[in-house]
Amino acid sequence: MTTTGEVILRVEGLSKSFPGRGRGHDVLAVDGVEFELAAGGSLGIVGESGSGKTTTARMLIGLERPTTGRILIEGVDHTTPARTARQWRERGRRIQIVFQDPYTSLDRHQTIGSCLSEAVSVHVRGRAGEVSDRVEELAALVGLDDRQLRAVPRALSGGQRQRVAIARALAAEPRILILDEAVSALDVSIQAQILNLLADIRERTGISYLFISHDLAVIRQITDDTLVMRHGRVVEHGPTPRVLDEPQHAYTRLLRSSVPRPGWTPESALAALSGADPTEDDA
Ligand SMILES: Nc1ncnc2c1ncn2[C@@H]1O[C@H](COP(=O)(O)OP(=O)(O)OP(=O)(O)O)[C@@H](O)[C@H]1O
Repeated sequence: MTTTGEVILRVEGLSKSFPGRGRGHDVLAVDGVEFELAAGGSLGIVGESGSGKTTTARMLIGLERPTTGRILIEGVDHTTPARTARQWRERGRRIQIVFQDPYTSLDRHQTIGSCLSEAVSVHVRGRAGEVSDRVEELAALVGLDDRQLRAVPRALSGGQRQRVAIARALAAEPRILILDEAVSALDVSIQAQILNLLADIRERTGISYLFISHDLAVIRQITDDTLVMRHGRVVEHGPTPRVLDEPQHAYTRLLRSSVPRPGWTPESALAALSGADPTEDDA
């Protein structure tokens, strides 16, 4: 995928701390994160559970207010969550998110077609015909047929529901789509279909992806660049093949060696760490 060189998202010194429970210390979930996402690019964020990936995503989408730092989308400051419906819509036209399990966010009584019409209507203020044309376009883009548009969520498979979630996010024609463990719950073959679909959509629309995953094989397939987070900080950042094949940081080597591959043994994972201290915080 070629990019234009335009930076669509710039994150500067982003931090988020949550108050500790009772008399506990505050939790510094995200600590000084900085990165850029190129228009049409795809950036992966990897890291173990609790490393701050989702909190970063929630700040970008405006569900969480950063403690410090700045979020610039298309050069516009989006550090503070939207306050009005208009601001929310405007932000939605720039950035959308797809989570791991869309089932919980879909109305179980609403047909898929009506759910997509609703999402389109927020952004297309035109004739009813325009809305239904756009719903058809979106359904075609993600591979949903008429029967599925007439169905309610429980009648669909996990992969089909994830197509619905992607179509709903694309209704706003955002420049950036965040995918937070969006294929993690799917069978490998369905996962491959969704990844191909996402690659195809990026090719056709020039959308940019921020792809959060703990699965390095998925990251390799769908991203150009990868950043590795640990304890809220970025410990490594670079082109995906370099980060995955020649990791500079001991923690990235640890993540890599935790992925069972042909010939993998617990001993080989430990050997990968020999001479390296995964507790170091900077490469
Ligand atoms: N609302 C909150 N209040 C208090 N602590 C929080 C809150 N949200 C997240 N945290 C803490 O912030 C840290 C980072 O969590 P986050 O969910 O961002 O990590 P993650 O890398 O996305 O993990 P996972 O892969 O398990 O989703 C964790 O220690 C978590 O417990």
